[in-house]
Amino acid sequence: MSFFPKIRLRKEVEEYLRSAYHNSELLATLGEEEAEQKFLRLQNHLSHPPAFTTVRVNTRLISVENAKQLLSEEIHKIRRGMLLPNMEDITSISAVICRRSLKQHPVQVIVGAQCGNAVLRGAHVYSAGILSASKWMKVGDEVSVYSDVEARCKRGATEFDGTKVFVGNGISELSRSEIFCSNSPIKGKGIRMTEPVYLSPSFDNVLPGYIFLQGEVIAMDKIANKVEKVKQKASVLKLNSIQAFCYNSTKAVTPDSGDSQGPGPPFPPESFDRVLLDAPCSGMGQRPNMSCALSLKELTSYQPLQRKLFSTAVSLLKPGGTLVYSTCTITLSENEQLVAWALTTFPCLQLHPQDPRIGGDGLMGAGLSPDQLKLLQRFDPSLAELHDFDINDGTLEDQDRTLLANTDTIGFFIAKFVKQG
Ligand SMILES: C[S@@+](CC[C@H](N)C(=O)[O-])C[C@H]1O[C@@H](n2cnc3c(N)ncnc32)[C@H](O)[C@@H]1O
Repeated sequence: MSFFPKIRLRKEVEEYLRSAYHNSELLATLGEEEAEQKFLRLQNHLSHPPAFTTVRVNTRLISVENAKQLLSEEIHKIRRGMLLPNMEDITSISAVICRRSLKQHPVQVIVGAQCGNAVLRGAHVYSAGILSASKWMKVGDEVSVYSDVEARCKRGATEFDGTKVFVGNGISELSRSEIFCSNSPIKGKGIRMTEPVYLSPSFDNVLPGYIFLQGEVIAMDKIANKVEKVKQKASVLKLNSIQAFCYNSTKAVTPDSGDSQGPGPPFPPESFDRVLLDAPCSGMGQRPNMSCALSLKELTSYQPLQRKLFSTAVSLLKPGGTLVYSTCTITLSENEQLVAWALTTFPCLQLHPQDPRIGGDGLMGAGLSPDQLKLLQRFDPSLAELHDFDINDGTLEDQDRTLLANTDTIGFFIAKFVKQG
């Protein structure tokens, strides 16, 4: 069931994605109608948030069971929530699903689409995200918040008649004039969300040190800010073994196999046992995403960079080492086609099975064999039903909750290679 309009894409991007979902291999297996249905479902699912939020537990400091207990107490403080059974070091927290019957207030706030998406994942509204507020809005007002999915609303407008999607109710912490008529840019929370349409708990500052949202080791990133964050996080988590460097990873291999200059990059070839390439990508699997402004040129710009980074990763890997390539996108070109290219370009690489295997097979269309497709994990958000019931109302058995958590995810992709000795 679809509550929000399907993701809004530029025509050229929609056609590009559609053609990937109508590739000859898929059409031969599914037929025209089913292929189109699959593509439509995907567009619908992308504009909705996934059912669960998964966090990694720092098992050096706390067991998953204990973290779950503490988390459950924290969530109880915030709002009613439910936890899923554990895996080795992660646990998942469900979003309480779509409360479409919420009463809407006369005082309206319009926020940018990014901000609206964040609200659906548990965020409050920060003043920078507010585009428009009713004329009479004052501190303490109950307000209804809408997402400007078509990016049409003018900053400071008092009314907005364009397409807007209701994302929930909250209390204003700033008046309209404080937001739009201050001399200096105003920062901080603008609306405290009390009734978001999707109840996704936010984990900002919840159990710091014990749990964290995805990403365990990052060796290099070219953005200094990200590297700083990794260092801070590693220090909070007391993980002394993580070293983060601000570096262009396409240049991370020393030109000859001599010693490297110091502890940081560039590194000699074949000096890593394992490499995780969590590649920069078009991010088309992120959910919820009601409107995507990427042009086709931007969407297709990632493949060359991904190939460069992949080539570097292969050079850095020791024979017998493991290379994991991942993206958070749903395009064929950044996923299965990258894998097909890698297997042809680097005969030393073999695809390997992944454990745990939760996602579905790779998408047909890149010339990979059915056996190869089975070694990939594609998390395809359109595989789950969109649900209009409260996940915590007791009707779902544990196994159904687990199935939902494993399928109603953001769209992402994982391939695991081993370099032959
Ligand atoms: C999908 S994100 C990785 C996210 C990371 N795993 C985390 O949890 O924060 C891809 C990252 O690649 C970085 N990046 C893009 N081009 C790069 C390059 N040439 N060298 C190093 N990092 C690069 C981007 O700055 C971005 O942070």
